[in-house]
Amino acid sequence: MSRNVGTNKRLRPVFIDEDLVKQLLDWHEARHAIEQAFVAVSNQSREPGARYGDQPVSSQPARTFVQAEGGVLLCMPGFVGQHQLTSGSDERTSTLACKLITSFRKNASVGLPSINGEVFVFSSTTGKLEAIVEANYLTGIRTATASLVATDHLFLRPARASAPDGMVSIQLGIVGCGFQGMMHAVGFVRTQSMARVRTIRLWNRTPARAAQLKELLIEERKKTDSNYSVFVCDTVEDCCRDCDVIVTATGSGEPLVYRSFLKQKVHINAVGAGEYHHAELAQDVYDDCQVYIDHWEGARKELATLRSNIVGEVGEVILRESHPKGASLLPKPDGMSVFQSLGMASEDVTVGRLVYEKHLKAHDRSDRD
Ligand SMILES: NC(=O)C1=CN([C@@H]2O[C@H](COP(=O)(O)OP(=O)(O)OC[C@H]3O[C@@H](n4cnc5c(N)ncnc54)[C@H](OP(=O)(O)O)[C@@H]3O)[C@@H](O)[C@H]2O)C=CC1
Ligand SMILES: O=C([O-])C1=[NH+]CCC1
Repeated sequence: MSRNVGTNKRLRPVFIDEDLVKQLLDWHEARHAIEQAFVAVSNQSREPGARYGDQPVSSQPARTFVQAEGGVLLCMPGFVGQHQLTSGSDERTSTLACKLITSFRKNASVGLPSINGEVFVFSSTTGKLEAIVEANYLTGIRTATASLVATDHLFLRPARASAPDGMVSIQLGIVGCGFQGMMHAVGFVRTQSMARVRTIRLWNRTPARAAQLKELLIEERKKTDSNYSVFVCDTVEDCCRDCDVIVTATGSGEPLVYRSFLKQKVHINAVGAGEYHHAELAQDVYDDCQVYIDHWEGARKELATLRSNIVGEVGEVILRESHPKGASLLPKPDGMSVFQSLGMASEDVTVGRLVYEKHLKAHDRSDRD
């Protein structure tokens, strides 16, 4: 018997650090990866006979939480089968990965982000660990991109379809200007082919952070050749006023956004979480809106106490757009829609794989078995 039987003779996994992730990931490619994740999860949720053979599938249990003294560790394993790495490519790949991520809310006081983690990417044929990808920026871009994709499919596409020139412009409200609030604001201004951003209104509990984000968005305005205005608001009500699209990205355990602050037709991406994932929006918002989720498996556990009309998964909306059998799941034309973003492993799986493949390409080598 070979001396190597049962031993690991493979090269070490590649480590892709935060700086490299920033160089490798771009908003447009991330969007395709996130759409693949949404679609994979919803294709899998269908009855086996109703699944689309030309679309990816997934396996993704609800994540687990381990409570520590200062915060929480989340374990997020997932598999996405037969996903496309880039839009329009015939090439398919399958990815097995697991994100381990911690959320320690008081980290700012020691100069660290509150969310820290890694995505572990495994070979889906041998199960060997191929890459460890730092997942702070990755989590920022994938979460913001999930909101961009939800906003586009639920709100902007229908708006573009009914606009005489097919163009839409929006007033954007950002409630919470921490890392996620910043990534969402930057994401919207970097992807203005979906909708031109006319105005950005910012609110943060600590106003200095909103002022910092304003400065950054003014720099982005030059880089993206845009002409939006940016306002720092004293109250959440002022921030939400007249907004078409709102992002809530705070750790608040109390409602911040009430129905009376909002236009009749508005789309909200509710991203943050206090004790519950649906803490940021008041019950009168949930009484009057249609809620969309990223995945039922997680929602059954993490949104168990949410009292609202959950219409379905964003991935199912996307699947029905391209395979128009059955009723549309789109929001009512004059109603309010909420994307209740929990975050799911399949997003980290497809985005983690994208980063790893781009790293291999950039280094012109294959680290596979
Ligand atoms: N859905 C998803 O996929 C993901 C969700 N998240 C969630 O998004 C939220 C933001 O994360 P992130 O930006 O990384 O964290 P940061 O620590 O960078 O920012 C936290 C933000 O929340 C604000 N905040 C905290 N507590 C309150 C409160 N009681 N009332 C009002 N504002 C408050 C902070 O304000 P201040 O500056 O005053 O402290 C700050 O703006 C968290 O809840 C996190 O769990 C994160 C990753 C993925
Ligand atoms: O999906 C995710 O990565 C997270 N959701 C809440 C904290 C981190």
